[in-house]
Amino acid sequence: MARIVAANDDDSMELNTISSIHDSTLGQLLKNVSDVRKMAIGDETPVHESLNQDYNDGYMRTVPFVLSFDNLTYNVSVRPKLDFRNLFPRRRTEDPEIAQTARPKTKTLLNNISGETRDGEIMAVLGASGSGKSTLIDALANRIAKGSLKGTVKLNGETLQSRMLKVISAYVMQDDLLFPMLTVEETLMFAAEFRLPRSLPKSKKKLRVQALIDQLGIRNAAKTIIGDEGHRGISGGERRRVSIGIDIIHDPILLFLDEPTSGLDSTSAFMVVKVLKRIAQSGSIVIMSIHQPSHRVLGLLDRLIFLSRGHTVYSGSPASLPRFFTEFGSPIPENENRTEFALDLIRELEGSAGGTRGLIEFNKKWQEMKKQSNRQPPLTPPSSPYPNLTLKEAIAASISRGKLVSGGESVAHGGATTNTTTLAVPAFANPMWIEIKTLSKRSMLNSRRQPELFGIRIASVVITGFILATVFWRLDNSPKGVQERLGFFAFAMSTMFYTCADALPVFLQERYIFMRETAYNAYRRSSYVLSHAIVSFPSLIFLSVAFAATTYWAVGLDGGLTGLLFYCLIILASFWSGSSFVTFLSGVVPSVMLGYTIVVAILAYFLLFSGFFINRNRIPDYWIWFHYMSLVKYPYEAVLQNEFSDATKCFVRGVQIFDNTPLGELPEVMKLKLLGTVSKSLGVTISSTTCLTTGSDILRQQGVVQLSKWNCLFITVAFGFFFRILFYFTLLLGSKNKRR
Ligand SMILES: Nc1ncnc2c1ncn2[C@@H]1O[C@H](COP(=O)(O)OP(=O)(O)OP(=O)(O)O)[C@@H](O)[C@H]1O
Repeated sequence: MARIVAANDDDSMELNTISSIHDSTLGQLLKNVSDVRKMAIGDETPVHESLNQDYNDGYMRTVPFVLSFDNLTYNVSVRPKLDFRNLFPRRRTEDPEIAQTARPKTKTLLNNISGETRDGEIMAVLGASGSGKSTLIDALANRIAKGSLKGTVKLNGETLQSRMLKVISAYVMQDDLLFPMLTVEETLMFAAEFRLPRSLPKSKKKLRVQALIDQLGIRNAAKTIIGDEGHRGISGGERRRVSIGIDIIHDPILLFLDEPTSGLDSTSAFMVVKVLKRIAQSGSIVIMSIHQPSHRVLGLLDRLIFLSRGHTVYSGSPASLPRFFTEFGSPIPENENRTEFALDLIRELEGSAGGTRGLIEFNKKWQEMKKQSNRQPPLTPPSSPYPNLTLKEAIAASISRGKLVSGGESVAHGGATTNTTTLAVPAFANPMWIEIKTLSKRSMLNSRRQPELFGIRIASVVITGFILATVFWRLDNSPKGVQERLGFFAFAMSTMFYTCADALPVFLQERYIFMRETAYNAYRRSSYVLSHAIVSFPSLIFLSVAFAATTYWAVGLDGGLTGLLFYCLIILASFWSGSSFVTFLSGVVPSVMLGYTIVVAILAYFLLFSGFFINRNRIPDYWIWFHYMSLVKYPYEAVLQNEFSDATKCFVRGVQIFDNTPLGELPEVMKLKLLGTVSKSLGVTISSTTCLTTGSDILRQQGVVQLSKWNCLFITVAFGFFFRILFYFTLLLGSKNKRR
């Protein structure tokens, strides 16, 4: 029976017994937790020394991790304000004031920040708004592009490779990005399916989720949906804990959190930090930013870094704060919240003439003094049960003891002996097909819970079909009927594309969930693209059949059953390419409104150049490329061929009066006049005429001669695939998730 050591005696979040998974890596993880010593709050012992003590006491049974960072400096160049005077180069060089404004300025967001922390601890970054808290967390979590950040971040003295960091760490964003229609339990279960390896049986994944629900203290909300503005769901504090749960399901070694308590009441904030404390105690390093911790929250923190405009103004334990400020000359009054006092003082200094320079300098001296008084022992002490472990080996040993569940599979193959293990932590916990399956399942479940969305979509297609059916009711084969048929096809085919615009918000709403999940390798981007296509396809079939059924017979289209089948296929292909095109756009545009504007404009151009309004040979040469790019062109030509491919069918009848002038080429009014005149002058009634315009003549007149209908269908389908591939590349390039 395993029980996680509670941070406090009054801990109400009793942890479930998980004896059934005791034999697994997970069971070991939780077993190890009970062995981890709770560090005394306010212990000023440096990281290296506390490690020594752990080993010497024989107390530390988990593999130790030390994260250290040195001289982190991050500059950004701030673009100068737009000043029309800068446009004149001569003035710019002559006038020093203008020259000053024209030059790009460099802003230092982090200035030589150093520190270290170890597993079992929570390190909190504090400071006023804009002091650089999030930036420091980003720097530590490798969310700043390589060339831009100076300084080093090391784990156990070794620089972390980006690929490795992705596997062993998690980053919890400030916003709770969750699927609103899934319950807490389902949300965590999907996270388990993404992050835990296939080799772990489903029953054990379920146990992990249940243990996590208890660990997070959200048992009462387990069956409740997450909710959003339109649907009542769990509370803000519970959401926060679910967000954290998603990212710790695989039990990362490093956990970064950007203001996990922001927007929460003090009780919820305390609960969240208590959860984090437990995670740390299970052998993780927790680093988070926080605005103003309450007294109780402060009691759970081990190390603090106070920032002021990118500089460190205090680095140490909460317990040392009073001594630090007393020695600085601003003692903290009794009964005053230590961090509140410190933050107020920093703010006051920031507003004063000298700024925080004095405090920054004092902190440097203080750090020096601390270093001198605690001579640093080597990182891995000789008495360590894991002597000379490389970082990879330390991680492997940690995994074999239950941490980092997603890596367990490979390490199990490699053997758990820490000296010989060669770590091959896979970048992703699961093969691609599992990811696609899980993503599709989640997406379908979410859609099933919102049937109104599909209902609205099918209703809009059926209503459009119905309106078209009544307007173009039973068209005949007269020349007028031919004209109307052309109009119907052009309108119907472009409508297909317009109704696809509703695919736009799908990805835009999910984008940040996708970015959060892929940033730390929950699944591959390609899996997301494939599952997106797979999930959307069945609904496209429904829509195609509904539209074809409402219009085919009502309009009186030709071709019998095979004609109907092809009509259905080309509508489906149009929906496919249209939704792919819109999906691609959703990966490029930043907002739904802008997306709709672009979709409407581009589809209008597609229609303009489709060949309906203007024949291909009348389109200017410099626009002809747009004709071939037009998504409407191919389905339009395909349905025309489907309709007018019968060369024996006659659409215009008449008599040929003159040898060289077929009546069919004359305007309709002229034809009727001529026929009337001829029949009058002959004194006979013309009862039988020859066929002057067949279906193939119409196709020729419309310029539909280059491609067969099957080729048009093929190109339409291919366009769909092309845009899905483009969508993949936009995801690849657009979701790097790193600051420059
Ligand atoms: N790309 C950038 N260009 C210029 N300034 C930037 C850029 N990114 C961030 N900053 C500035 O850097 C400072 C630190 O930002 P950061 O988000 O780290 O602050 P913070 O302490 O987390 O603030 P908050 O508590 O409000 O979230 C802010 O003044 C911000 O405006």
